[in-house]
Amino acid sequence: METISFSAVSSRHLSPSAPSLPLRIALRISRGAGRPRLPANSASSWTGSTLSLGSSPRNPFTRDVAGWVNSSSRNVSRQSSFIVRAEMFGQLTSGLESAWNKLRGVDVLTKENIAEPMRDIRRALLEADVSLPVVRRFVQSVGEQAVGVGLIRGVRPDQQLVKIVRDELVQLMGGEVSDLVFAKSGPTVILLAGLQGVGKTTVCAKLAFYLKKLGKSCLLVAADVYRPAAIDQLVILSEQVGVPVYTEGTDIKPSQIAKHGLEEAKKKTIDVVIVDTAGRLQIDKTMMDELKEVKQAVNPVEVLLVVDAMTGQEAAALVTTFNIEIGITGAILTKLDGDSRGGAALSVKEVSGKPIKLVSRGERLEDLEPFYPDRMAGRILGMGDVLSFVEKAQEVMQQEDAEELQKKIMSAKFDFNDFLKQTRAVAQMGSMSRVIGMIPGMGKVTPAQIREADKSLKIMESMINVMTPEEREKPELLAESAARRKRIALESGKTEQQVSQLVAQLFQMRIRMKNLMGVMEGGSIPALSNLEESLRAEQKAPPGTARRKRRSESRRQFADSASSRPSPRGFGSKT
Ligand SMILES: Nc1nc2c(ncn2[C@@H]2O[C@H](COP(=O)(O)OP(=O)(O)OP(=O)(O)O)[C@@H](O)[C@H]2O)c(=O)[nH]1
Repeated sequence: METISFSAVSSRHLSPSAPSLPLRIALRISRGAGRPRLPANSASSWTGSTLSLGSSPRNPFTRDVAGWVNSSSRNVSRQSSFIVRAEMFGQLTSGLESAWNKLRGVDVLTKENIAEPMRDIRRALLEADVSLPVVRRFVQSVGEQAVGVGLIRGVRPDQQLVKIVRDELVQLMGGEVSDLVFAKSGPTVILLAGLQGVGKTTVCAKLAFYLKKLGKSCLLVAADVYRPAAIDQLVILSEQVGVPVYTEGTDIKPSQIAKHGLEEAKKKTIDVVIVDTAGRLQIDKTMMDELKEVKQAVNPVEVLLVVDAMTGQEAAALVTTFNIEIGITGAILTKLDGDSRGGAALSVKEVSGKPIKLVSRGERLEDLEPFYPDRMAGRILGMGDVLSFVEKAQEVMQQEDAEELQKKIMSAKFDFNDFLKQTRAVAQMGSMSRVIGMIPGMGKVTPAQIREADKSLKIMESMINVMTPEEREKPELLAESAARRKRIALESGKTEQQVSQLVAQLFQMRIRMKNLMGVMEGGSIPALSNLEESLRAEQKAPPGTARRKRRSESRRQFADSASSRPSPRGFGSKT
């Protein structure tokens, strides 16, 4: 009988040092698994297609990520307290967090047990300066959904409430991103309006910078004739962006300047004309009339009201008034980097019916970006993209699967079907690169490493696909038979060595997973650090050493898992 040597195993493809990503997810969402308390200085590394997360005491960001990945996901509040806190709308974030905290340990959402969390949500929104009618509608809708839907499999009640709140926040902010509209032919005119000091003039330049990156040529038009400094400011900013500016001084009507500017743009076949208009301390009839005139003169595709996020629900009221008076297409929210509490972002669409199209988060030219309601909701909840990662994980790895997998690992019965399930779970979540991209702090993983991991998964899948059901369930059959391995190599178009690697890999994974599960159940720090140390030592050890060690581990594994059957032959033996 043929034997497989463990030295053939390449740890480059699938590191035995830690369970693969879906398994970690499975461990997290499995009710039985306790949260391992990682030592604060445990290592963080990327090895082949698996992630080994740890943290550095100097880097709170990676520490938070490690905390999240290793958390047992008992409740969302505990996860979120591990995760890097969103700076923006911090008060709102922690206000909402107290709502999830109150649901710790409940089995199902009821009218009674959500009453207090709903009060917390209401309070958090009001404190964030969201308008009262909006808060009322929001709380009512969340409350109805929370008790109206059954519990989703694999999702805890507190997580479910987070999801409902998040979806509702996204809807509140308009749902989809609202793109800028461009004219089908001729220059697109964008008219900017707004009160004094909200950031209109700087938005003109930022918008030109943004559009330039999209490949559009721009012309700025200085139609603020009341503040001569505004014209100078626009000229300086246009030079910084590298776009032309049209000025005619202050002795001519803004509507005329705008009209002449548009003619100039047509002559020069410029794509977008951005018109800066005068602001006032408050809304007055002269301003509105003037804006109407400019609008009539240049027939803009977009009329955008620039509003200061720090004015809270007042911003929403302004958008409403400007829309009624002159008809606008959307808003640009500025100073989101400031001490804004979130009221403006959350109220504008609901109150005025007009979307926020762009947001500005700083004074630099590059600080203007489209407004993404879903990302904003994620930030408000303080979970960033982690929330969508958890959702995807839950979609693909149901609670039963996780528990089933755990049982199999503990009884060392993890087979090729489980292996394949994990591989497919990764594929279902999108490519490895997308999954990793969702985890904050994983930026240091290089695209080459990601490509390598994706490739390895595909290779493994093709070999498992040609195995018989029996072979998948009993990897021992392959370990013991060179003929079977040869057939699989032939049918999958891979080499015999690759098949041998895969088989050996599976046995290694059994050992590693069992060890790790033991650590997670016991939550023992020394055990985990020992394990990590031994894994690191093994990776550094010369090939012969590792081979001998793995061989003896494998023998032990076989003895553990198959006490009722004859002692295994072939796998590491010399029969
Ligand atoms: N921190 C921060 N500052 C901003 C932002 N947008 C604009 N500002 C600052 O706000 C101040 C006013 O900006 P302007 O562009 O002059 O405002 P304006 O609306 O054109 O003002 P008027 O011409 O007087 O109507 C400037 O100091 C800008 O740098 C932002 O998103 N974040």
